[in-house]
Amino acid sequence: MDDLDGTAPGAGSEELLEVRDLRVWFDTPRGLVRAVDGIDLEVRPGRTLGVVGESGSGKSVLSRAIMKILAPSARVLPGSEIRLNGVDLATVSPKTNKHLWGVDLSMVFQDPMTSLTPVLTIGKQLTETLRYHLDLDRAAAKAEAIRLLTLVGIPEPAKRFDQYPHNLSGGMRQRVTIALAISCSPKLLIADEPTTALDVTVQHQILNLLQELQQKANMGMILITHDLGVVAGRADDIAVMYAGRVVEKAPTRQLFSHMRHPYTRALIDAIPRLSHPSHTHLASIPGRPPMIIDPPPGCSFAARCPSAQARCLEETPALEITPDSPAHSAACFFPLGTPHGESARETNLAAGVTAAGTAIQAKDVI
Ligand SMILES: Nc1ncnc2c1ncn2[C@@H]1O[C@H](COP(=O)(O)OP(=O)(O)OP(=O)(O)O)[C@@H](O)[C@H]1O
Repeated sequence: MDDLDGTAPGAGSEELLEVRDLRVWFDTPRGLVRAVDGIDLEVRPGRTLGVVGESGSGKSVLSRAIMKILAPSARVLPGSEIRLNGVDLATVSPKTNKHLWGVDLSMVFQDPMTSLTPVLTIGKQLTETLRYHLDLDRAAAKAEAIRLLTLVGIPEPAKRFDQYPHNLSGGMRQRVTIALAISCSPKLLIADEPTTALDVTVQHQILNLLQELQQKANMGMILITHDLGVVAGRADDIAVMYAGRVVEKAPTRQLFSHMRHPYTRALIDAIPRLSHPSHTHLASIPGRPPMIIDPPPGCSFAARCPSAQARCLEETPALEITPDSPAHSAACFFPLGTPHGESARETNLAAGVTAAGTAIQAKDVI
């Protein structure tokens, strides 16, 4: 974790991953889906970037674009850049790409069965990957597979080596997929909602394991979640996504202490806290995410925003560096903590509206 100004292990070193103006659109019978619509991100070695947003905000499309495993119907628009260690992934040959996958870049999916083959033993799956990428002989690959299973906390690894995925619990299966994902020491690991399918205790264990492995290996990591609470104590930096865009990006502590975007504040208010009595209702975000098919002009959060003004319905705010720090940016015309942002919020609250008005809600929300 970093200091307030964002200085931490990895800070100051070269970017491992740089995403610039990434746009991924889908042509569908219902219209054009702008799933990712102009995203800029960076991850440094040894740092974890948390990517947070509600369902449909484009988190998975973003991670799939980085991994180059998008659905065939996806269109990556010209001008989009994804650079890993300075290499533009859009221009590498399919052969090089095959080698990047696993060795430079790796991913842990929500559902372990996405990465595991049900008809192959755990051992076979691990050793095949190790032999393909690292050119190990059979005995060395087996020894390395057992070492990896031990590293991710699988009890009786030699016995598990000969078992099939269905012989393991959900949590153990996710540990195996993590072993697979880190088997070739990737420089960047993307974990897309890696604990959604697991119960709460196991969720913590898996997240702790990922954090531990990331720190030991000085990997860059992108941890994707819809729950800001999950990344609060684990990510160095956080990017908040809304409707295919990043609306706020900052070192984690700064995001929590000086959030600028009203959507970030709403997400923070929705985190359960031990200090709140169990009967306390969590603040929920009124309204629903906007349609990303032919979206209306203006800020996509305007319909749900307690600070929204007429300008927010006409113009789209760009992600701009805040006065707090060069590492903190937000896309809002009336940012929290600024005199005009606070007065916009107070005017709306005094008028008894949680967004800019019911007319906006009816027009823009699905
Ligand atoms: N293959 C596809 N064809 C058309 N639209 C798609 C496709 N894949 C994703 N989308 C759309 O892109 C948008 C972003 O989807 P994405 O899966 O990235 O959201 P998400 O933030 O990961 O949501 P969740 O947390 O539910 O996984 C959604 O509106 C989704 O319907």
